[in-house]
Amino acid sequence: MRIDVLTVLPGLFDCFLKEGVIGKAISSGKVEVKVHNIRDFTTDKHRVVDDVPYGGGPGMVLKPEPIFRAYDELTKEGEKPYVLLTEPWGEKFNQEMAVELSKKPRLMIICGRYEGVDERVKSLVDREVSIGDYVLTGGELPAMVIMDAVLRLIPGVLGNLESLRADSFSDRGLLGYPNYTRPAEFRGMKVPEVLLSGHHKKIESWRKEQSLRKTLERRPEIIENLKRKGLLTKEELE
Ligand SMILES: N#Cc1ccccc1Cn1ccc2ccc(-c3cc(N)[nH]n3)cc21
Repeated sequence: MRIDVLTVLPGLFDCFLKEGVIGKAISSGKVEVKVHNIRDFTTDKHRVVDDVPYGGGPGMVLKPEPIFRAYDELTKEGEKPYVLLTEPWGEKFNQEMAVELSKKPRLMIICGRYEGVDERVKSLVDREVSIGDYVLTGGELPAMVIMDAVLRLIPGVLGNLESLRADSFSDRGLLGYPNYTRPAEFRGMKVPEVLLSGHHKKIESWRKEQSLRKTLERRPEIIENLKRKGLLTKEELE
Protein backbone atom coordinates (compact mmCIF):
# COMPACT_ATOMS: atom_id res chain seq x y z
CA MET A 1 0.00 0.00 0.00
CA ARG A 2 1.06 3.55 -0.70
CA ILE A 3 -0.21 6.54 1.28
CA ASP A 4 0.38 10.16 0.32
CA VAL A 5 -0.27 12.73 3.06
CA LEU A 6 -0.83 16.41 2.28
CA THR A 7 -0.17 18.76 5.20
CA VAL A 8 1.22 22.19 6.08
CA LEU A 9 2.96 20.64 9.11
CA PRO A 10 5.00 17.70 7.73
CA GLY A 11 7.23 17.64 10.81
CA LEU A 12 4.37 16.30 12.90
CA PHE A 13 4.74 12.96 11.11
CA ASP A 14 8.50 12.47 11.69
CA CYS A 15 8.38 10.30 14.82
CA PHE A 16 5.21 8.50 13.80
CA LEU A 17 6.81 7.26 10.56
CA LYS A 18 10.11 6.29 12.19
CA GLU A 19 9.07 4.44 15.35
CA GLY A 20 7.39 1.17 16.25
CA VAL A 21 5.41 -1.18 14.04
CA ILE A 22 4.67 1.57 11.49
CA GLY A 23 8.33 2.63 11.31
CA LYS A 24 9.41 -0.98 10.71
CA ALA A 25 6.73 -1.53 8.07
CA ILE A 26 7.99 1.50 6.16
CA SER A 27 11.73 0.80 6.55
CA SER A 28 11.17 -2.81 5.45
CA GLY A 29 9.30 -1.61 2.37
CA LYS A 30 6.05 -3.40 3.30
CA VAL A 31 4.23 -0.08 2.98
CA GLU A 32 5.12 3.29 1.47
CA VAL A 33 4.14 6.57 3.14
CA LYS A 34 5.07 9.93 1.62
CA VAL A 35 4.37 13.19 3.42
CA HIS A 36 4.07 16.28 1.22
CA ASN A 37 4.20 19.89 2.39
CA ILE A 38 1.31 21.75 0.77
CA ARG A 39 3.54 24.84 0.82
CA ASP A 40 5.79 23.17 -1.77
CA PHE A 41 2.88 23.40 -4.21
CA THR A 42 2.45 27.18 -3.95
CA THR A 43 3.69 29.46 -6.72
CA ASP A 44 4.09 32.80 -4.93
CA LYS A 45 7.27 33.92 -3.24
CA HIS A 46 5.64 33.93 0.21
CA ARG A 47 4.36 30.35 -0.29
CA VAL A 48 0.87 31.33 0.88
CA VAL A 49 -1.42 28.38 1.68
CA ASP A 50 -4.30 30.10 3.45
CA ASP A 51 -6.56 33.12 3.14
CA VAL A 52 -9.41 34.86 4.94
CA PRO A 53 -12.87 33.29 4.58
CA TYR A 54 -15.30 34.81 2.09
CA GLY A 55 -18.27 36.21 3.98
CA GLY A 56 -16.08 37.06 6.99
CA GLY A 57 -15.71 35.09 10.22
CA PRO A 58 -12.79 34.00 12.39
CA GLY A 59 -9.53 32.39 11.31
CA MET A 60 -8.19 31.39 7.93
CA VAL A 61 -9.10 28.78 5.31
CA LEU A 62 -6.68 26.57 3.35
CA LYS A 63 -6.65 27.74 -0.27
CA PRO A 64 -7.73 25.26 -2.99
CA GLU A 65 -4.95 25.91 -5.55
CA PRO A 66 -1.92 24.42 -3.71
CA ILE A 67 -3.93 21.33 -2.73
CA PHE A 68 -5.19 20.82 -6.29
CA ARG A 69 -1.63 21.30 -7.62
CA ALA A 70 -0.37 18.68 -5.17
CA TYR A 71 -3.16 16.27 -6.14
CA ASP A 72 -2.50 16.76 -9.88
CA GLU A 73 1.26 16.29 -9.43
CA LEU A 74 0.92 13.19 -7.25
CA THR A 75 -1.67 11.49 -9.42
CA LYS A 76 0.14 11.99 -12.76
CA GLU A 77 1.35 8.42 -12.58
CA GLY A 78 0.19 5.19 -11.05
CA GLU A 79 -3.12 4.12 -9.59
CA LYS A 80 -5.54 6.90 -8.58
CA PRO A 81 -5.60 7.12 -4.77
CA TYR A 82 -8.70 6.79 -2.60
CA VAL A 83 -8.79 10.28 -1.07
CA LEU A 84 -9.62 10.98 2.59
CA LEU A 85 -10.14 14.36 4.16
CA THR A 86 -9.99 14.45 7.95
CA GLU A 87 -12.76 16.61 9.41
CA PRO A 88 -14.38 17.10 12.84
CA TRP A 89 -17.79 16.31 11.33
CA GLY A 90 -16.96 13.56 8.85
CA GLU A 91 -18.01 9.91 8.88
CA LYS A 92 -16.90 8.33 12.17
CA PHE A 93 -13.75 6.23 11.73
CA ASN A 94 -14.01 2.71 13.13
CA GLN A 95 -12.47 -0.74 12.74
CA GLU A 96 -14.82 -1.62 9.90
CA MET A 97 -13.62 1.41 7.92
CA ALA A 98 -10.00 0.55 8.79
CA VAL A 99 -10.47 -2.94 7.34
CA GLU A 100 -12.09 -1.49 4.20
CA LEU A 101 -9.33 1.11 3.72
CA SER A 102 -6.58 -1.48 4.28
CA LYS A 103 -7.70 -3.16 1.05
CA LYS A 104 -7.13 -0.07 -1.08
CA PRO A 105 -3.85 -0.12 -3.03
CA ARG A 106 -3.32 3.61 -2.57
CA LEU A 107 -4.66 6.27 -0.20
CA MET A 108 -4.23 10.02 -0.06
CA ILE A 109 -5.01 11.85 3.19
CA ILE A 110 -5.54 15.61 3.05
CA CYS A 111 -4.92 17.24 6.44
CA GLY A 112 -6.65 20.54 7.01
CA ARG A 113 -5.55 23.29 9.40
CA TYR A 114 -6.90 26.65 10.59
CA GLU A 115 -10.70 26.59 10.05
CA GLY A 116 -10.47 23.84 7.47
CA VAL A 117 -10.05 23.56 3.70
CA ASP A 118 -11.84 25.46 0.93
CA GLU A 119 -15.06 23.57 0.16
CA ARG A 120 -13.98 22.98 -3.45
CA VAL A 121 -11.19 20.68 -2.21
CA LYS A 122 -13.97 18.22 -1.36
CA SER A 123 -14.46 17.61 -5.10
CA LEU A 124 -11.22 15.58 -4.86
CA VAL A 125 -12.36 13.65 -1.76
CA ASP A 126 -13.88 10.16 -1.56
CA ARG A 127 -14.47 10.13 2.20
CA GLU A 128 -14.57 12.84 4.89
CA VAL A 129 -13.47 11.14 8.10
CA SER A 130 -13.73 12.10 11.77
CA ILE A 131 -11.94 10.28 14.59
CA GLY A 132 -14.39 11.56 17.20
CA ASP A 133 -16.87 14.22 18.21
CA TYR A 134 -14.34 16.79 19.37
CA VAL A 135 -12.49 19.50 17.47
CA LEU A 136 -8.70 19.23 17.19
CA THR A 137 -6.39 21.95 15.86
CA GLY A 138 -5.85 20.17 12.58
CA GLY A 139 -6.11 17.01 10.56
CA GLU A 140 -2.66 15.54 11.20
CA LEU A 141 -3.41 13.58 14.38
CA PRO A 142 -6.57 12.09 12.80
CA ALA A 143 -4.42 11.14 9.77
CA MET A 144 -1.94 9.34 12.05
CA VAL A 145 -4.75 7.53 13.89
CA ILE A 146 -6.23 6.39 10.58
CA MET A 147 -2.84 5.32 9.17
CA ASP A 148 -1.97 3.41 12.35
CA ALA A 149 -5.24 1.47 12.37
CA VAL A 150 -5.05 0.78 8.61
CA LEU A 151 -1.36 -0.10 8.23
CA ARG A 152 -1.40 -2.63 11.10
CA LEU A 153 -3.91 -4.61 9.03
CA ILE A 154 -1.61 -4.88 6.01
CA PRO A 155 -0.35 -8.50 5.72
CA GLY A 156 3.17 -8.81 7.12
CA VAL A 157 3.09 -5.56 9.12
CA LEU A 158 2.29 -7.21 12.46
CA GLY A 159 4.71 -10.05 11.70
CA ASN A 160 4.21 -13.35 13.56
CA LEU A 161 1.46 -11.82 15.70
CA GLU A 162 -0.71 -11.73 12.59
CA SER A 163 -1.41 -15.46 12.42
CA LEU A 164 -2.41 -15.48 16.08
CA ARG A 165 -4.92 -12.80 15.30
CA ALA A 166 -6.46 -14.65 12.37
CA ASP A 167 -9.86 -14.58 13.97
CA SER A 168 -9.11 -11.37 15.81
CA PHE A 169 -12.07 -9.90 17.64
CA SER A 170 -10.83 -6.39 17.05
CA ASP A 171 -11.33 -6.83 13.31
CA ARG A 172 -15.05 -7.16 14.06
CA GLY A 173 -14.87 -4.16 16.36
CA LEU A 174 -15.30 -6.24 19.53
CA LEU A 175 -13.53 -5.00 22.65
CA GLY A 176 -10.43 -6.91 23.68
CA TYR A 177 -10.14 -9.56 26.43
CA PRO A 178 -8.18 -8.91 29.67
CA ASN A 179 -4.40 -9.43 29.42
CA TYR A 180 -2.16 -10.66 32.23
CA THR A 181 1.54 -11.40 32.56
CA ARG A 182 3.89 -12.47 35.41
CA PRO A 183 3.63 -12.50 38.39
CA ALA A 184 0.67 -14.87 38.91
CA GLU A 185 -0.29 -12.87 42.03
CA PHE A 186 0.42 -9.18 42.57
CA ARG A 187 -0.72 -7.25 45.66
CA GLY A 188 -3.36 -9.90 46.31
CA MET A 189 -4.70 -9.78 42.74
CA LYS A 190 -4.51 -13.19 41.08
CA VAL A 191 -4.36 -14.12 37.41
CA PRO A 192 -7.52 -16.12 36.45
CA GLU A 193 -6.79 -19.84 36.90
CA VAL A 194 -7.85 -20.71 33.34
CA LEU A 195 -4.93 -18.66 31.96
CA LEU A 196 -2.47 -20.73 34.02
CA SER A 197 -4.06 -24.03 32.94
CA GLY A 198 -2.28 -24.36 29.59
CA HIS A 199 -5.62 -25.63 28.24
CA HIS A 200 -5.71 -23.67 24.94
CA LYS A 201 -9.33 -24.45 24.04
CA LYS A 202 -10.54 -23.34 27.48
CA ILE A 203 -8.36 -20.22 27.31
CA GLU A 204 -9.68 -19.33 23.87
CA SER A 205 -13.28 -19.79 24.95
CA TRP A 206 -12.69 -17.76 28.16
CA ARG A 207 -11.18 -14.91 26.09
CA LYS A 208 -14.04 -15.00 23.60
CA GLU A 209 -16.57 -14.84 26.44
CA GLN A 210 -14.69 -11.96 28.12
CA SER A 211 -14.56 -10.01 24.85
CA LEU A 212 -18.26 -10.51 24.13
CA ARG A 213 -19.26 -9.74 27.72
CA LYS A 214 -17.19 -6.52 27.81
CA THR A 215 -18.57 -5.44 24.43
CA LEU A 216 -22.16 -6.17 25.48
CA GLU A 217 -21.68 -4.20 28.71
CA ARG A 218 -19.87 -1.18 27.27
CA ARG A 219 -20.82 -1.04 23.59
CA PRO A 220 -24.06 -3.03 23.04
CA GLU A 221 -24.53 -1.30 19.68
CA ILE A 222 -21.47 -3.17 18.35
CA ILE A 223 -23.11 -6.50 19.22
CA GLU A 224 -26.41 -5.41 17.62
CA ASN A 225 -24.51 -4.30 14.51
CA LEU A 226 -22.68 -7.65 14.23
CA LYS A 227 -25.95 -9.56 14.80
CA ARG A 228 -27.63 -7.59 12.02
CA LYS A 229 -24.72 -8.41 9.70
CA GLY A 230 -24.70 -12.07 10.72
CA LEU A 231 -21.11 -11.74 11.94
CA LEU A 232 -21.66 -13.50 15.26
CA THR A 233 -21.55 -17.32 15.36
CA LYS A 234 -24.33 -19.34 17.02
CA GLU A 235 -22.23 -20.09 20.09
CA GLU A 236 -21.15 -16.44 20.35
CA LEU A 237 -24.83 -15.48 20.40
CA GLU A 238 -25.63 -17.93 23.25
N1 LIG B 1 -12.02 21.72 10.33
C1 LIG B 1 -11.98 22.41 11.21
C2 LIG B 1 -11.95 23.29 12.33
C3 LIG B 1 -13.09 24.07 12.47
C4 LIG B 1 -13.12 24.96 13.50
C5 LIG B 1 -12.05 25.07 14.37
C6 LIG B 1 -10.94 24.28 14.21
C7 LIG B 1 -10.87 23.38 13.19
C8 LIG B 1 -9.61 22.59 13.16
N2 LIG B 1 -9.36 21.76 12.02
C9 LIG B 1 -8.85 22.21 10.86
C10 LIG B 1 -8.68 21.15 10.02
C11 LIG B 1 -9.08 19.98 10.71
C12 LIG B 1 -9.13 18.65 10.38
C13 LIG B 1 -9.63 17.73 11.29
C14 LIG B 1 -10.07 18.15 12.53
C15 LIG B 1 -10.67 17.19 13.46
C16 LIG B 1 -11.02 15.89 13.21
C17 LIG B 1 -11.61 15.40 14.38
N3 LIG B 1 -12.13 14.16 14.61
N4 LIG B 1 -11.58 16.38 15.26
N5 LIG B 1 -11.01 17.49 14.70
C18 LIG B 1 -10.00 19.49 12.89
C19 LIG B 1 -9.50 20.40 11.97
